[in-house]
Amino acid sequence: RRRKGPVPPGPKGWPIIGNLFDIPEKYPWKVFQKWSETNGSDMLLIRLPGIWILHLNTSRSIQDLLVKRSAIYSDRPQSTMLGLTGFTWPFSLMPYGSKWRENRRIFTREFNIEIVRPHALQSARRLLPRLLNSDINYSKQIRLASSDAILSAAYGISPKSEEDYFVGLAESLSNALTDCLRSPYLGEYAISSSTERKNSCFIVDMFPIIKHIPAWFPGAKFKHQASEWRILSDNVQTKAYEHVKSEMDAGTAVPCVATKVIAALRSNSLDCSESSIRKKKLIFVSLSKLTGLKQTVGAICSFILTMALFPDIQAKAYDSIIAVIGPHRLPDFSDFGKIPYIDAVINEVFRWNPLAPFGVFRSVTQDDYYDGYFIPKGTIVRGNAWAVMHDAAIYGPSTQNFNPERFLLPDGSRNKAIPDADGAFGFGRRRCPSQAVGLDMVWINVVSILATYEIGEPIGEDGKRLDPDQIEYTNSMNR
Ligand code: HEM
Repeated sequence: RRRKGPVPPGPKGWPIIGNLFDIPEKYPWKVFQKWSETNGSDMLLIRLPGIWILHLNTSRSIQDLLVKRSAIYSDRPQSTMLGLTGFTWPFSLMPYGSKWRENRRIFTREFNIEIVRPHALQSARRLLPRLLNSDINYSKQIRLASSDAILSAAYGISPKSEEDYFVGLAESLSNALTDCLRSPYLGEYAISSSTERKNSCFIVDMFPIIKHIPAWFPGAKFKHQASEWRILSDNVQTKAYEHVKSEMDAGTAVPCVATKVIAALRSNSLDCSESSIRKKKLIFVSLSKLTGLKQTVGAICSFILTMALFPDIQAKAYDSIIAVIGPHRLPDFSDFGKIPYIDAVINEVFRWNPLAPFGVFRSVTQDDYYDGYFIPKGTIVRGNAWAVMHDAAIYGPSTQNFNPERFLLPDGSRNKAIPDADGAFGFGRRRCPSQAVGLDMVWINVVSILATYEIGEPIGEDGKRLDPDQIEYTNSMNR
């Protein structure tokens, strides 16, 4: 790599291995923000063999690069292993360009809050009685509720249990992608200290040339894994589509995004470019990626954890709901936007511990300069959303504390001077296209659970009450 000027500051590192041993195992987003502050720069460069990862640790640098220069900061780095598995169809992983643009446009148009709200409401209602059973695994039930909302909105499929075929398919896909993308070569090294494959990656991502070796060759384990995932990839692309088509032929299909798109394809009312078989498939596979599932589940679980940790806030949140809906009915979307305390709690959940503190990996498509530093083409770039949302100049004092009141005025209405915790949804052209859908799903579950249950104290394995400082959040966009 030819340097055309000084590069952004970062730990000195070692010859060849660079900063391989400088990456902190826990909370790298906090550590990198501190190092940036110490260096007096908005940016921090981590160098690994063959790849540089640039961290943007302030709102200013994120706005200037990921937002204002998004024409060159919206690419996703590509992985050789991903190519071998066939997981190249989710537009969330596509390189920046016309194919990504068209997929994202169709996805945003078809998968909107009007479509999703009725399904989100029904899935939240179905969750409530399931939570009565004290033997159940709560986070699995929340996962089922979120799959229920997305699968029924997209395909009219309402899974009854975790054993449902389509829930299993979504779960297998999600786990396979997590494993496949868990590579420092994609900037994804900030993995839970408890996961097995932390900081590891497929050998083929380090040496792409070996993708040509035959499957029987010693060390070609990655090839067997890739063929297994290729079958999964094919199933995800075809099974839901075939299911909806046969339900429509039998006249039993539940109205959903898929029935609308298939009907439009059958009547030829989609514009020509969209109706080619290839693009028809893309519409479905974009939906079937279920990109937001883990994020939504993570947000609801994080909300439950905070309510358990802070019972006074939970009591206030309950009172704020009852003041609007009264004691005789369950909340629904007609109450959305009318309970500022709940909006503040949800904002604070996203702000306090964002689920993807570094967002999703990006890469820069041409050489660039910023603040006098040279940023070479191909550098992986990560916006530190955690740092932005812990900046006291934006969110007020004591940002390390969980305090929904920071979003409110003394009279309980929304304080417009404090921005929403939007950083949790990314920045620039690749920011989450489903922020409104995700917020709806989180909101309806939060108000439904609060209106009907009291969340008890968090008890650790030793039987003692857990304190907020004993709670450890893991990270990764793909967990
Ligand atoms: C409430 C929870 C959610 C959170 C916190 C969240 C967060 C994010 C973040 C941080 C990104 C990466 C943005 C970037 O590169 O800067 C992203 C991308 C994306 N999200 Fe979400 N998300 C949520 C819910 C959803 C839902 C419910 C869906 C759809 C079912 C969804 C679909 C997507 C897609 C398709 C992308 C990729 C966009 C692209 O590459 O152009 N998200 N999300």
